[in-house]
Amino acid sequence: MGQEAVAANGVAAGNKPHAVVVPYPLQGHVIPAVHLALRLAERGFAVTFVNTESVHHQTSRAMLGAGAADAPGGGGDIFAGVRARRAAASEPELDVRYELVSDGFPLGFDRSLNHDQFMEGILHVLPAHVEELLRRVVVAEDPATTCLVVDTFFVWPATLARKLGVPYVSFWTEPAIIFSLYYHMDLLTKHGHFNCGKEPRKDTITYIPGVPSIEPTELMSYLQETDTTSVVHRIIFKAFDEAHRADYVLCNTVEELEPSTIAALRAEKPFYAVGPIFPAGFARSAVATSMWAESDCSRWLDAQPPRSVLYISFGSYAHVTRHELHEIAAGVLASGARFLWVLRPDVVSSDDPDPLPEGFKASAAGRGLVVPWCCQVEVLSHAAVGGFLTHCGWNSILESVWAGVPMLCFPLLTDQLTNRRLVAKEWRAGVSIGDRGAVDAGEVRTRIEGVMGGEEGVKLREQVGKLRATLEAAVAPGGSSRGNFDEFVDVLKRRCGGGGGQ
Ligand SMILES: O=c1ccn([C@@H]2O[C@H](COP(=O)(O)OP(=O)(O)O[C@H]3O[C@H](CO)[C@@H](O)[C@H](O)[C@H]3O)[C@@H](O)[C@H]2O)c(=O)[nH]1
Repeated sequence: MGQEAVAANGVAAGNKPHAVVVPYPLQGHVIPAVHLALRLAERGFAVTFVNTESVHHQTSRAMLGAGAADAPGGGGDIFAGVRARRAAASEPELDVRYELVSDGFPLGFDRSLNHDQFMEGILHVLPAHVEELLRRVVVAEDPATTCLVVDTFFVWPATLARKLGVPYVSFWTEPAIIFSLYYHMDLLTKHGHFNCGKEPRKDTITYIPGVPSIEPTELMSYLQETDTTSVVHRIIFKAFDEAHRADYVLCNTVEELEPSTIAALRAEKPFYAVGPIFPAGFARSAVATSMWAESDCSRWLDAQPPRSVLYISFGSYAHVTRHELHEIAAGVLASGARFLWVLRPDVVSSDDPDPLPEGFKASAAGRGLVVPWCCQVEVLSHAAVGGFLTHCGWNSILESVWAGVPMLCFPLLTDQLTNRRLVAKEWRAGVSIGDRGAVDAGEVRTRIEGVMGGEEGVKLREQVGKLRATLEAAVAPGGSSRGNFDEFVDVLKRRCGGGGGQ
């Protein structure tokens, strides 16, 4: 490279390796991508983090209040907080640049209410905006020192990386088993379990490399559907076509949690289990990542006895029906447990902002708190929390294990169904409260009582404790995730290291 590039933050890039990190524009993907980006920067990479204007706007609004974010240039750079924190601690500045692209829709467009239209934009419009940006960013740097670190769900990264002449690192934010099942969709089709033009087989699946056996009902929701023409199916088919051509795969899982699946994937391509990827210190992040304003629950939690509170959240993306919500609400009330319930404003639909049963809040007064969003890692770490009723999003599972909190599983869609199998069947770190549609207040009550007060809770907590020790060991010096990340960084630096990396 002839001239030394200078980042917007004034840091000279030199010929450091340069990672362009592109997260999928959903909360559960942006959070681990931000923390992966910081880890890469800490290891001497110049990082360009590419956010959509929409996610940026929403996180800035949540952090600063609507007024500030709506102002021209409002909200600035989500990494500004990290810079300030590091400067205050006299730590060296990280070279993280921040770029925004349009996802094709106006900022005010309700992406939750118009899900399929939003997904069509991700499939057809966002790629063009990202390509335009990357041509500028990669050319301004040096293709020889650059790599793309892109969420696996994108539909173009291998193709684009080839065009730009840079490596494609596929970043997978779900467990390895999910990657493997999508990666081997051809086998599922060949054996008649998925997308085979007739009623799929219902017997146990035993032929996926590294997955000794799995029931069809434990597959991801999209692999259980018979209409495979939806926009999400089209995204998955294309994304995994691209994933087959990834140069490296980074996965937010831990080798000891899924050893046989990971070993089998390693036989296919360089696959690095580097999780769990969390905010530093498992504490509120200095980077604005929450897409809704966080309510401070600490005072309320401080006033509750140890392990007495059931934390309830269904993540950022999936919706529940009113009926499901009412059955769960009745079960929670009947259990008598204290609870902290995150009820996202669109959890049923943006059109239905107050979906709890009439009188619920009054009946729960004194022992329950309902908030629209919170800092989940802080809540899970609080001594008052004794159980987590979760939709089984992968980040939530990792966070719950790290905090030592047993789970009550209510998966809604996508990987969550398979994730429940890991939690409840393989690890025995949680229990199911029933399936979608069939969830019943009586069963919910019994399950809550078992986990929060009974013998079952003691056993589950013991299991979660063992898993937590496994995770801690994986990220400690000599641990598998730490070693895998070191190896990945070495490999990537050899490939596009330039001369300035550490
Ligand atoms: O009040 C809340 C609720 C959630 N979170 C955070 O938001 C993230 C939620 O992620 P996750 O639990 O994985 O759920 P989703 O938001 O539903 O994530 C999507 O992305 C995940 C990773 O790809 C998938 O496993 C899920 O199925 C998919 O729905 C976690 O880091 C939580 O700590 C908060 O900070 N505050």
